[in-house]
Amino acid sequence: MGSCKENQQENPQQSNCGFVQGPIIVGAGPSGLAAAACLSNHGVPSLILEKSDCIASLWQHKTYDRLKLHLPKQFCELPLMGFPEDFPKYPTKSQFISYMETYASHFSIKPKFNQAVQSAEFDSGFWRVKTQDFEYISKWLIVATGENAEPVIPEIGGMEIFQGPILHTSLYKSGSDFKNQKVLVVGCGNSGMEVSLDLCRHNANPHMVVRNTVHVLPREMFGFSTFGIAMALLKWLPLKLVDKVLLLLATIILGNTDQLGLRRPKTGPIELKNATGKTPVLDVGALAQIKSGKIKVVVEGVKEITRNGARFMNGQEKEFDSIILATGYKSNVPTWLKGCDFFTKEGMPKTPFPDCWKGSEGLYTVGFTRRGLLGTASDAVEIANDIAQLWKTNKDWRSSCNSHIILLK
Ligand SMILES: Cc1cc2nc3c(=O)[nH]c(=O)nc-3n(C[C@H](O)[C@H](O)[C@H](O)COP(=O)(O)OP(=O)(O)OC[C@H]3O[C@@H](n4cnc5c(N)ncnc54)[C@H](O)[C@@H]3O)c2cc1C
Ligand SMILES: NC(=O)C1=CN([C@@H]2O[C@H](COP(=O)(O)OP(=O)(O)OC[C@H]3O[C@@H](n4cnc5c(N)ncnc54)[C@H](OP(=O)(O)O)[C@@H]3O)[C@@H](O)[C@H]2O)C=CC1
Ligand SMILES: O=C(O)C(=O)Cc1c[nH]c2ccccc12
Repeated sequence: MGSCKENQQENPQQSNCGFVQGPIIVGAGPSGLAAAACLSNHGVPSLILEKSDCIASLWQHKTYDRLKLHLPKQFCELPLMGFPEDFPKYPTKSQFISYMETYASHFSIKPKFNQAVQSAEFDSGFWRVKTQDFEYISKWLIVATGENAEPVIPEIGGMEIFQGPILHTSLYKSGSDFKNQKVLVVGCGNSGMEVSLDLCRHNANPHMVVRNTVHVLPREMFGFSTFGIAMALLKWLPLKLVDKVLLLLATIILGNTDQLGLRRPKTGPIELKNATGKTPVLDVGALAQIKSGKIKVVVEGVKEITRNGARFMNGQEKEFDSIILATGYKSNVPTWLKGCDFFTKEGMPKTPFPDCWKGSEGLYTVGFTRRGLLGTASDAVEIANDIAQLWKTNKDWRSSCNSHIILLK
Protein backbone atom coordinates (compact mmCIF):
# COMPACT_ATOMS: atom_id res chain seq x y z
CA MET A 1 0.00 0.00 0.00
CA GLY A 2 1.24 3.53 -0.74
CA SER A 3 2.08 5.21 2.52
CA CYS A 4 1.54 8.54 4.23
CA LYS A 5 4.76 8.09 6.18
CA GLU A 6 6.75 10.07 3.60
CA ASN A 7 4.55 13.10 4.30
CA GLN A 8 4.91 12.61 8.02
CA GLN A 9 8.68 12.67 7.76
CA GLU A 10 8.38 16.16 6.29
CA ASN A 11 5.98 17.22 9.04
CA PRO A 12 6.41 14.81 11.94
CA GLN A 13 4.16 16.67 14.44
CA GLN A 14 1.09 16.53 12.28
CA SER A 15 -0.40 13.25 11.15
CA ASN A 16 -2.13 13.69 7.83
CA CYS A 17 -3.63 10.27 7.38
CA GLY A 18 -5.43 7.73 9.49
CA PHE A 19 -7.61 4.63 9.65
CA VAL A 20 -11.33 5.14 10.09
CA GLN A 21 -13.29 2.78 12.31
CA GLY A 22 -15.99 1.38 10.05
CA PRO A 23 -16.93 2.71 6.62
CA ILE A 24 -16.17 6.13 5.16
CA ILE A 25 -19.33 7.75 3.79
CA VAL A 26 -18.92 10.56 1.27
CA GLY A 27 -21.78 13.07 1.52
CA ALA A 28 -24.03 14.16 4.41
CA GLY A 29 -27.26 14.43 2.42
CA PRO A 30 -30.28 12.23 3.20
CA SER A 31 -28.44 9.21 1.71
CA GLY A 32 -25.26 9.56 3.79
CA LEU A 33 -27.29 10.16 6.95
CA ALA A 34 -29.54 7.16 6.27
CA ALA A 35 -26.54 4.89 5.73
CA ALA A 36 -24.86 6.12 8.94
CA ALA A 37 -28.08 5.65 10.95
CA CYS A 38 -28.64 2.10 9.69
CA LEU A 39 -25.01 1.19 10.41
CA SER A 40 -25.23 2.69 13.88
CA ASN A 41 -28.38 0.64 14.50
CA HIS A 42 -26.21 -2.46 13.94
CA GLY A 43 -23.48 -1.10 16.22
CA VAL A 44 -21.18 -0.26 13.32
CA PRO A 45 -19.45 3.16 13.52
CA SER A 46 -18.85 5.24 10.40
CA LEU A 47 -17.43 8.57 9.38
CA ILE A 48 -19.20 10.99 7.01
CA LEU A 49 -17.08 13.41 4.99
CA GLU A 50 -19.08 16.39 3.73
CA LYS A 51 -17.71 19.14 1.52
CA SER A 52 -20.26 21.70 2.62
CA ASP A 53 -20.70 23.24 6.07
CA CYS A 54 -23.95 21.49 6.99
CA ILE A 55 -26.06 18.36 6.54
CA ALA A 56 -28.51 18.16 3.59
CA SER A 57 -26.64 20.94 1.79
CA LEU A 58 -28.65 20.46 -1.41
CA TRP A 59 -31.79 21.30 0.55
CA GLN A 60 -30.25 24.03 2.71
CA HIS A 61 -28.18 25.88 0.10
CA LYS A 62 -29.39 24.99 -3.38
CA THR A 63 -33.18 25.06 -3.35
CA TYR A 64 -35.78 27.80 -3.63
CA ASP A 65 -37.92 29.11 -0.81
CA ARG A 66 -41.31 27.75 -1.92
CA LEU A 67 -40.08 24.16 -2.41
CA LYS A 68 -42.14 21.36 -0.89
CA LEU A 69 -41.67 17.62 -1.23
CA HIS A 70 -43.78 16.59 -4.20
CA LEU A 71 -44.23 13.05 -3.02
CA PRO A 72 -46.25 12.41 0.16
CA LYS A 73 -44.13 12.16 3.29
CA GLN A 74 -44.47 8.38 3.68
CA PHE A 75 -42.46 7.99 0.44
CA CYS A 76 -39.71 10.37 1.57
CA GLU A 77 -38.87 9.17 5.07
CA LEU A 78 -35.55 7.68 5.99
CA PRO A 79 -35.22 4.27 7.71
CA LEU A 80 -35.78 3.88 11.47
CA MET A 81 -37.42 7.27 12.07
CA GLY A 82 -40.48 8.67 10.32
CA PHE A 83 -41.61 12.29 9.92
CA PRO A 84 -43.35 13.87 12.89
CA GLU A 85 -47.09 13.11 12.83
CA ASP A 86 -48.05 16.77 12.74
CA PHE A 87 -46.16 17.40 9.49
CA PRO A 88 -48.44 17.94 6.50
CA LYS A 89 -48.76 15.38 3.69
CA TYR A 90 -46.24 17.36 1.59
CA PRO A 91 -43.66 18.81 4.03
CA THR A 92 -42.07 22.16 3.22
CA LYS A 93 -38.37 22.56 2.59
CA SER A 94 -37.78 23.88 6.12
CA GLN A 95 -39.76 21.00 7.65
CA PHE A 96 -37.71 18.52 5.62
CA ILE A 97 -34.47 20.15 6.80
CA SER A 98 -35.63 20.12 10.43
CA TYR A 99 -36.50 16.40 10.03
CA MET A 100 -32.97 15.75 8.71
CA GLU A 101 -31.45 17.65 11.64
CA THR A 102 -33.52 15.73 14.19
CA TYR A 103 -32.59 12.49 12.40
CA ALA A 104 -28.86 13.25 12.56
CA SER A 105 -28.96 14.19 16.23
CA HIS A 106 -31.16 11.20 17.15
CA PHE A 107 -28.52 8.84 15.74
CA SER A 108 -25.64 11.01 17.04
CA ILE A 109 -24.33 11.47 13.52
CA LYS A 110 -21.55 14.05 13.44
CA PRO A 111 -20.22 14.46 9.92
CA LYS A 112 -16.83 16.07 9.32
CA PHE A 113 -17.77 19.26 7.46
CA ASN A 114 -15.67 21.21 4.97
CA GLN A 115 -14.05 17.99 3.82
CA ALA A 116 -14.29 17.90 0.02
CA VAL A 117 -13.29 14.47 -1.20
CA GLN A 118 -10.86 15.03 -4.04
CA SER A 119 -9.96 11.41 -4.71
CA ALA A 120 -10.77 7.91 -3.54
CA GLU A 121 -8.87 4.87 -4.67
CA PHE A 122 -8.71 1.20 -3.71
CA ASP A 123 -5.18 0.20 -2.91
CA SER A 124 -3.96 -3.12 -1.46
CA GLY A 125 -7.16 -3.95 0.38
CA PHE A 126 -8.09 -0.44 1.56
CA TRP A 127 -9.92 2.63 0.30
CA ARG A 128 -7.74 5.75 0.52
CA VAL A 129 -9.92 8.83 0.53
CA LYS A 130 -8.22 12.21 0.21
CA THR A 131 -9.69 15.57 1.11
CA GLN A 132 -7.87 18.90 0.94
CA ASP A 133 -6.20 18.29 4.30
CA PHE A 134 -6.31 14.60 5.29
CA GLU A 135 -6.21 11.08 3.93
CA TYR A 136 -8.82 8.74 5.43
CA ILE A 137 -8.36 4.97 5.10
CA SER A 138 -10.99 2.26 5.47
CA LYS A 139 -12.03 -1.20 4.30
CA TRP A 140 -15.31 0.29 3.05
CA LEU A 141 -16.33 3.28 0.98
CA ILE A 142 -19.97 4.37 0.73
CA VAL A 143 -20.65 6.83 -2.08
CA ALA A 144 -23.49 9.17 -1.06
CA THR A 145 -22.78 12.27 -3.15
CA GLY A 146 -26.13 12.11 -4.94
CA GLU A 147 -27.58 12.12 -8.43
CA ASN A 148 -27.84 15.91 -8.21
CA ALA A 149 -24.30 16.81 -7.10
CA GLU A 150 -23.52 19.48 -9.71
CA PRO A 151 -25.68 21.75 -11.86
CA VAL A 152 -25.81 21.05 -15.59
CA ILE A 153 -24.84 24.29 -17.33
CA PRO A 154 -25.36 23.98 -21.10
CA GLU A 155 -22.87 25.60 -23.42
CA ILE A 156 -25.00 28.11 -25.27
CA GLY A 157 -23.13 30.63 -27.38
CA GLY A 158 -23.34 34.27 -26.30
CA MET A 159 -23.84 33.69 -22.56
CA GLU A 160 -20.87 35.98 -21.87
CA ILE A 161 -22.40 38.96 -23.70
CA PHE A 162 -25.90 38.83 -22.09
CA GLN A 163 -26.42 42.04 -20.13
CA GLY A 164 -28.67 40.67 -17.38
CA PRO A 165 -28.18 37.88 -14.84
CA ILE A 166 -27.98 34.23 -15.89
CA LEU A 167 -28.43 31.77 -13.03
CA HIS A 168 -29.04 28.07 -12.53
CA THR A 169 -32.10 27.04 -10.51
CA SER A 170 -29.73 25.85 -7.75
CA LEU A 171 -29.11 29.56 -7.05
CA TYR A 172 -32.74 30.70 -7.44
CA LYS A 173 -34.46 31.59 -4.17
CA SER A 174 -37.58 33.57 -5.00
CA GLY A 175 -39.40 35.44 -7.74
CA SER A 176 -39.24 38.59 -5.61
CA ASP A 177 -35.85 39.22 -7.24
CA PHE A 178 -37.51 39.27 -10.69
CA LYS A 179 -40.63 41.44 -10.21
CA ASN A 180 -42.00 42.83 -13.51
CA GLN A 181 -39.15 41.20 -15.45
CA LYS A 182 -39.40 39.17 -18.62
CA VAL A 183 -37.55 35.97 -17.72
CA LEU A 184 -36.38 33.14 -19.97
CA VAL A 185 -36.56 29.80 -18.13
CA VAL A 186 -34.54 27.16 -20.01
CA GLY A 187 -35.87 23.68 -19.21
CA CYS A 188 -39.25 22.24 -18.20
CA GLY A 189 -38.58 19.58 -15.56
CA ASN A 190 -39.97 20.01 -12.05
CA SER A 191 -37.50 22.88 -11.43
CA GLY A 192 -38.41 24.78 -14.61
CA MET A 193 -42.14 24.39 -13.95
CA GLU A 194 -41.98 25.37 -10.28
CA VAL A 195 -39.65 28.32 -10.83
CA SER A 196 -41.93 29.56 -13.63
CA LEU A 197 -44.90 29.26 -11.28
CA ASP A 198 -43.03 31.13 -8.55
CA LEU A 199 -42.12 33.88 -11.04
CA CYS A 200 -45.82 34.25 -11.95
CA ARG A 201 -46.72 34.60 -8.29
CA HIS A 202 -44.26 37.50 -8.04
CA ASN A 203 -45.60 39.33 -11.08
CA ALA A 204 -42.78 38.35 -13.38
CA ASN A 205 -43.35 37.22 -16.96
CA PRO A 206 -41.77 33.78 -17.51
CA HIS A 207 -41.12 32.21 -20.93
CA MET A 208 -40.31 28.51 -20.49
CA VAL A 209 -38.30 26.66 -23.14
CA VAL A 210 -39.70 23.19 -23.91
CA ARG A 211 -37.36 21.85 -26.58
CA ASN A 212 -38.37 18.22 -26.18
CA THR A 213 -41.17 15.96 -24.96
CA VAL A 214 -42.29 15.97 -21.31
CA HIS A 215 -44.71 14.04 -19.11
CA VAL A 216 -46.87 16.26 -16.91
CA LEU A 217 -49.00 14.46 -14.32
CA PRO A 218 -51.22 16.00 -11.65
CA ARG A 219 -49.61 15.68 -8.20
CA GLU A 220 -52.87 14.14 -7.01
CA MET A 221 -55.70 12.25 -8.69
CA PHE A 222 -59.11 12.16 -6.95
CA GLY A 223 -57.49 13.02 -3.59
CA PHE A 224 -54.76 10.37 -3.82
CA SER A 225 -51.14 11.13 -4.69
CA THR A 226 -50.28 10.11 -8.24
CA PHE A 227 -47.06 8.56 -6.98
CA GLY A 228 -48.97 6.55 -4.37
CA ILE A 229 -51.44 5.34 -7.01
CA ALA A 230 -48.53 4.29 -9.24
CA MET A 231 -46.84 2.39 -6.38
CA ALA A 232 -50.09 0.61 -5.48
CA LEU A 233 -50.87 -0.36 -9.09
CA LEU A 234 -47.31 -1.63 -9.61
CA LYS A 235 -47.98 -4.31 -6.98
CA TRP A 236 -50.59 -5.87 -9.27
CA LEU A 237 -50.03 -4.72 -12.82
CA PRO A 238 -47.09 -4.63 -15.24
CA LEU A 239 -45.23 -1.32 -15.58
CA LYS A 240 -46.47 -0.51 -19.09
CA LEU A 241 -50.09 -1.00 -18.07
CA VAL A 242 -49.61 1.19 -14.96
CA ASP A 243 -48.23 3.92 -17.21
CA LYS A 244 -51.27 3.58 -19.51
CA VAL A 245 -53.65 3.95 -16.55
CA LEU A 246 -51.72 7.00 -15.25
CA LEU A 247 -51.79 8.66 -18.67
CA LEU A 248 -55.49 7.99 -19.13
CA LEU A 249 -56.30 9.51 -15.73
CA ALA A 250 -53.91 12.43 -16.38
CA THR A 251 -55.66 13.20 -19.68
CA ILE A 252 -59.08 13.13 -17.96
CA ILE A 253 -57.85 15.53 -15.25
CA LEU A 254 -55.50 17.82 -17.19
CA GLY A 255 -56.82 17.55 -20.74
CA ASN A 256 -54.54 17.13 -23.74
CA THR A 257 -51.23 18.82 -22.86
CA ASP A 258 -49.97 18.57 -26.49
CA GLN A 259 -52.02 21.63 -27.39
CA LEU A 260 -50.09 23.65 -24.82
CA GLY A 261 -46.72 22.74 -26.38
CA LEU A 262 -46.14 19.95 -23.85
CA ARG A 263 -45.88 16.89 -26.07
CA ARG A 264 -45.66 13.54 -24.29
CA PRO A 265 -42.78 11.07 -24.83
CA LYS A 266 -43.70 7.72 -26.43
CA THR A 267 -42.41 5.87 -23.35
CA GLY A 268 -44.66 6.09 -20.30
CA PRO A 269 -43.74 8.24 -17.25
CA ILE A 270 -42.62 5.57 -14.78
CA GLU A 271 -40.89 3.44 -17.41
CA LEU A 272 -39.00 6.55 -18.58
CA LYS A 273 -38.04 7.51 -15.02
CA ASN A 274 -36.69 4.01 -14.32
CA ALA A 275 -34.84 3.76 -17.62
CA THR A 276 -33.34 7.24 -17.96
CA GLY A 277 -33.86 9.01 -14.64
CA LYS A 278 -36.04 11.67 -16.31
CA THR A 279 -38.60 12.56 -13.64
CA PRO A 280 -42.15 13.31 -14.79
CA VAL A 281 -43.40 16.74 -13.82
CA LEU A 282 -45.81 16.49 -10.90
CA ASP A 283 -47.89 19.58 -11.43
CA VAL A 284 -48.46 21.88 -8.47
CA GLY A 285 -50.06 24.74 -10.39
CA ALA A 286 -47.81 25.62 -13.33
CA LEU A 287 -50.16 23.99 -15.83
CA ALA A 288 -53.00 26.33 -14.88
CA GLN A 289 -50.68 29.30 -15.47
CA ILE A 290 -49.67 27.87 -18.85
CA LYS A 291 -53.35 27.48 -19.75
CA SER A 292 -54.07 31.06 -18.67
CA GLY A 293 -51.12 32.32 -20.74
CA LYS A 294 -49.18 33.68 -17.76
CA ILE A 295 -46.40 31.18 -18.38
CA LYS A 296 -45.50 31.23 -22.08
CA VAL A 297 -44.27 27.98 -23.55
CA VAL A 298 -41.48 28.38 -26.13
CA VAL A 299 -41.26 25.20 -28.19
CA GLU A 300 -38.08 26.21 -30.03
CA GLY A 301 -34.71 25.40 -28.44
CA VAL A 302 -32.31 28.26 -27.69
CA LYS A 303 -29.79 28.76 -30.52
CA GLU A 304 -27.78 31.51 -28.88
CA ILE A 305 -27.92 34.14 -26.20
CA THR A 306 -27.74 37.71 -27.42
CA ARG A 307 -26.90 40.99 -25.62
CA ASN A 308 -30.55 41.59 -24.71
CA GLY A 309 -32.16 38.18 -24.92
CA ALA A 310 -32.04 34.97 -26.92
CA ARG A 311 -32.29 33.75 -30.50
CA PHE A 312 -34.27 30.53 -30.98
CA MET A 313 -33.77 27.66 -33.44
CA ASN A 314 -36.36 29.17 -35.84
CA GLY A 315 -34.24 32.33 -36.07
CA GLN A 316 -36.64 34.47 -34.00
CA GLU A 317 -35.05 36.73 -31.37
CA LYS A 318 -36.76 37.80 -28.12
CA GLU A 319 -35.66 40.22 -25.42
CA PHE A 320 -35.33 39.10 -21.78
CA ASP A 321 -34.23 40.76 -18.55
CA SER A 322 -32.92 37.57 -16.92
CA ILE A 323 -32.24 33.96 -17.83
CA ILE A 324 -32.77 31.02 -15.48
CA LEU A 325 -31.20 27.69 -16.40
CA ALA A 326 -33.54 24.94 -15.18
CA THR A 327 -31.32 22.45 -16.97
CA GLY A 328 -30.95 19.85 -14.22
CA TYR A 329 -28.13 18.22 -12.34
CA LYS A 330 -25.49 15.51 -12.67
CA SER A 331 -23.45 13.18 -10.49
CA ASN A 332 -19.86 14.20 -9.69
CA VAL A 333 -18.50 10.70 -8.92
CA PRO A 334 -16.21 10.53 -12.01
CA THR A 335 -14.33 13.62 -10.78
CA TRP A 336 -13.10 11.97 -7.57
CA LEU A 337 -13.54 8.15 -7.64
CA LYS A 338 -10.47 6.78 -9.39
CA GLY A 339 -9.58 3.42 -10.96
CA CYS A 340 -13.00 1.88 -10.49
CA ASP A 341 -15.32 0.72 -13.26
CA PHE A 342 -18.48 0.39 -11.17
CA PHE A 343 -19.81 3.74 -12.42
CA THR A 344 -20.62 4.94 -15.95
CA LYS A 345 -18.86 8.01 -17.27
CA GLU A 346 -21.98 9.96 -16.22
CA GLY A 347 -21.34 8.87 -12.64
CA MET A 348 -24.24 6.42 -12.24
CA PRO A 349 -23.84 2.76 -11.17
CA LYS A 350 -23.66 0.38 -14.14
CA THR A 351 -25.61 -2.29 -12.21
CA PRO A 352 -29.35 -1.58 -12.44
CA PHE A 353 -31.77 -1.24 -9.50
CA PRO A 354 -32.29 -3.08 -7.12
CA ASP A 355 -28.65 -4.28 -7.02
CA CYS A 356 -26.88 -0.97 -7.60
CA TRP A 357 -26.01 -0.49 -3.91
CA LYS A 358 -23.10 -2.95 -3.90
CA GLY A 359 -19.86 -2.82 -5.87
CA SER A 360 -16.74 -4.86 -5.26
CA GLU A 361 -13.82 -4.47 -2.79
CA GLY A 362 -16.01 -2.89 -0.12
CA LEU A 363 -17.54 -0.21 -2.38
CA TYR A 364 -21.18 0.74 -1.84
CA THR A 365 -23.56 3.38 -3.24
CA VAL A 366 -26.63 4.91 -1.62
CA GLY A 367 -29.05 7.22 -3.42
CA PHE A 368 -28.27 6.35 -7.06
CA THR A 369 -31.41 4.34 -7.82
CA ARG A 370 -33.36 7.03 -9.77
CA ARG A 371 -36.12 6.40 -7.26
CA GLY A 372 -35.73 9.44 -5.03
CA LEU A 373 -35.69 9.10 -1.24
CA LEU A 374 -37.54 5.79 -1.41
CA GLY A 375 -34.50 4.36 -3.21
CA THR A 376 -32.18 5.93 -0.64
CA ALA A 377 -34.01 4.19 2.20
CA SER A 378 -33.81 0.75 0.60
CA ASP A 379 -30.09 1.15 -0.30
CA ALA A 380 -29.20 2.25 3.24
CA VAL A 381 -30.87 -0.79 4.81
CA GLU A 382 -29.16 -3.22 2.38
CA ILE A 383 -25.71 -1.67 2.84
CA ALA A 384 -25.91 -1.69 6.64
CA ASN A 385 -27.05 -5.33 6.73
CA ASP A 386 -24.17 -6.31 4.46
CA ILE A 387 -21.44 -4.45 6.31
CA ALA A 388 -22.80 -5.43 9.75
CA GLN A 389 -22.41 -9.11 8.87
CA LEU A 390 -18.77 -8.61 7.95
CA TRP A 391 -18.20 -6.39 10.97
CA LYS A 392 -19.52 -8.96 13.43
CA THR A 393 -17.38 -11.74 12.01
CA ASN A 394 -14.05 -9.92 12.17
CA LYS A 395 -13.09 -8.47 15.52
CA ASP A 396 -9.82 -7.00 14.14
CA TRP A 397 -11.85 -4.21 12.58
CA ARG A 398 -13.33 -3.32 15.95
CA SER A 399 -10.67 -1.39 17.75
CA SER A 400 -10.93 -0.45 21.41
CA CYS A 401 -9.99 3.10 20.43
CA ASN A 402 -12.77 5.59 21.23
CA SER A 403 -11.98 7.91 18.37
CA HIS A 404 -13.47 7.45 14.91
CA ILE A 405 -10.07 7.97 13.32
CA ILE A 406 -6.89 6.20 14.41
CA LEU A 407 -3.98 8.38 13.40
CA LEU A 408 -1.06 6.58 11.81
CA LYS A 409 2.02 7.32 13.82
C1 LIG B 1 -35.20 20.70 -5.98
C2 LIG B 1 -35.21 19.23 -5.66
C3 LIG B 1 -36.33 18.67 -5.04
C4 LIG B 1 -36.38 17.29 -4.77
N1 LIG B 1 -37.51 16.76 -4.20
C5 LIG B 1 -37.59 15.44 -3.96
C6 LIG B 1 -38.76 14.85 -3.37
O1 LIG B 1 -39.75 15.51 -3.08
N2 LIG B 1 -38.77 13.52 -3.12
C7 LIG B 1 -37.70 12.74 -3.43
O2 LIG B 1 -37.75 11.54 -3.18
N3 LIG B 1 -36.58 13.28 -3.99
C8 LIG B 1 -36.51 14.59 -4.26
N4 LIG B 1 -35.40 15.12 -4.85
C9 LIG B 1 -34.28 14.25 -5.20
C10 LIG B 1 -33.10 14.47 -4.22
O3 LIG B 1 -32.00 14.05 -4.92
C11 LIG B 1 -33.29 13.79 -2.89
O4 LIG B 1 -34.31 14.41 -2.21
C12 LIG B 1 -32.12 13.84 -1.94
O5 LIG B 1 -31.62 15.13 -1.69
C13 LIG B 1 -31.01 12.94 -2.38
O6 LIG B 1 -30.16 12.78 -1.29
P1 LIG B 1 -28.64 12.38 -1.45
O7 LIG B 1 -28.08 12.37 -0.07
O8 LIG B 1 -28.53 11.17 -2.28
O9 LIG B 1 -27.98 13.56 -2.29
P2 LIG B 1 -27.78 15.08 -1.88
O10 LIG B 1 -28.94 15.58 -1.12
O11 LIG B 1 -27.38 15.78 -3.13
O12 LIG B 1 -26.52 15.03 -0.87
C14 LIG B 1 -25.21 14.73 -1.31
C15 LIG B 1 -24.20 15.40 -0.38
O13 LIG B 1 -22.89 15.03 -0.81
C16 LIG B 1 -22.04 16.16 -0.71
N5 LIG B 1 -20.91 15.99 -1.64
C17 LIG B 1 -20.96 15.97 -2.99
N6 LIG B 1 -19.72 15.77 -3.49
C18 LIG B 1 -18.88 15.65 -2.43
C19 LIG B 1 -17.48 15.44 -2.31
N7 LIG B 1 -16.69 15.29 -3.38
N8 LIG B 1 -16.94 15.38 -1.06
C20 LIG B 1 -17.73 15.51 0.04
N9 LIG B 1 -19.06 15.72 -0.02
C21 LIG B 1 -19.63 15.79 -1.24
C22 LIG B 1 -22.94 17.33 -1.08
O14 LIG B 1 -22.41 18.55 -0.59
C23 LIG B 1 -24.26 16.92 -0.43
O15 LIG B 1 -24.39 17.44 0.87
C24 LIG B 1 -35.30 16.48 -5.12
C25 LIG B 1 -34.17 17.06 -5.73
C26 LIG B 1 -34.13 18.41 -6.01
C27 LIG B 1 -32.92 19.00 -6.70
N1 LIG C 1 -40.94 19.81 -5.55
C1 LIG C 1 -40.04 18.89 -5.82
O1 LIG C 1 -40.01 17.88 -5.18
C2 LIG C 1 -39.05 19.10 -6.90
C3 LIG C 1 -38.26 18.06 -7.34
N2 LIG C 1 -37.27 18.25 -8.26
C4 LIG C 1 -36.46 17.09 -8.65
O2 LIG C 1 -35.11 17.46 -8.85
C5 LIG C 1 -34.54 16.71 -9.92
C6 LIG C 1 -33.97 17.65 -10.95
O3 LIG C 1 -35.03 18.33 -11.61
P1 LIG C 1 -34.76 19.49 -12.66
O4 LIG C 1 -33.82 20.45 -12.05
O5 LIG C 1 -36.05 19.97 -13.15
O6 LIG C 1 -33.93 18.75 -13.83
P2 LIG C 1 -34.43 17.73 -14.97
O7 LIG C 1 -33.21 17.01 -15.38
O8 LIG C 1 -35.60 16.97 -14.53
O9 LIG C 1 -34.88 18.69 -16.15
C7 LIG C 1 -33.96 19.42 -16.91
C8 LIG C 1 -34.68 20.13 -18.03
O10 LIG C 1 -33.77 20.97 -18.71
C9 LIG C 1 -33.90 20.73 -20.11
N3 LIG C 1 -32.64 21.11 -20.76
C10 LIG C 1 -31.39 20.67 -20.46
N4 LIG C 1 -30.50 21.29 -21.25
C11 LIG C 1 -31.21 22.13 -22.07
C12 LIG C 1 -30.86 23.03 -23.11
N5 LIG C 1 -29.60 23.20 -23.48
N6 LIG C 1 -31.85 23.72 -23.73
C13 LIG C 1 -33.13 23.55 -23.37
N7 LIG C 1 -33.53 22.71 -22.37
C14 LIG C 1 -32.57 22.02 -21.75
C15 LIG C 1 -34.27 19.29 -20.23
O11 LIG C 1 -34.85 19.06 -21.47
P3 LIG C 1 -34.58 17.73 -22.33
O12 LIG C 1 -35.53 16.73 -21.81
O13 LIG C 1 -34.84 18.18 -23.69
O14 LIG C 1 -33.13 17.36 -22.12
C16 LIG C 1 -35.29 19.20 -19.07
O15 LIG C 1 -36.52 19.74 -19.45
C17 LIG C 1 -35.67 15.84 -10.47
O16 LIG C 1 -35.58 14.58 -9.93
C18 LIG C 1 -36.91 16.55 -9.98
O17 LIG C 1 -38.04 15.73 -9.83
C19 LIG C 1 -37.06 19.48 -8.80
C20 LIG C 1 -37.83 20.54 -8.43
C21 LIG C 1 -38.90 20.44 -7.48
O1 LIG D 1 -38.66 14.07 -6.94
C1 LIG D 1 -37.79 13.42 -7.44
O2 LIG D 1 -36.85 13.90 -8.00
C2 LIG D 1 -37.80 11.99 -7.38
O3 LIG D 1 -36.88 11.41 -7.88
C3 LIG D 1 -38.95 11.29 -6.77
C4 LIG D 1 -39.42 10.23 -7.66
C5 LIG D 1 -38.93 8.98 -7.69
N1 LIG D 1 -39.63 8.28 -8.63
C6 LIG D 1 -40.56 9.08 -9.19
C7 LIG D 1 -41.49 8.81 -10.16
C8 LIG D 1 -42.33 9.83 -10.51
C9 LIG D 1 -42.21 11.06 -9.92
C10 LIG D 1 -41.27 11.32 -8.95
C11 LIG D 1 -40.43 10.31 -8.58
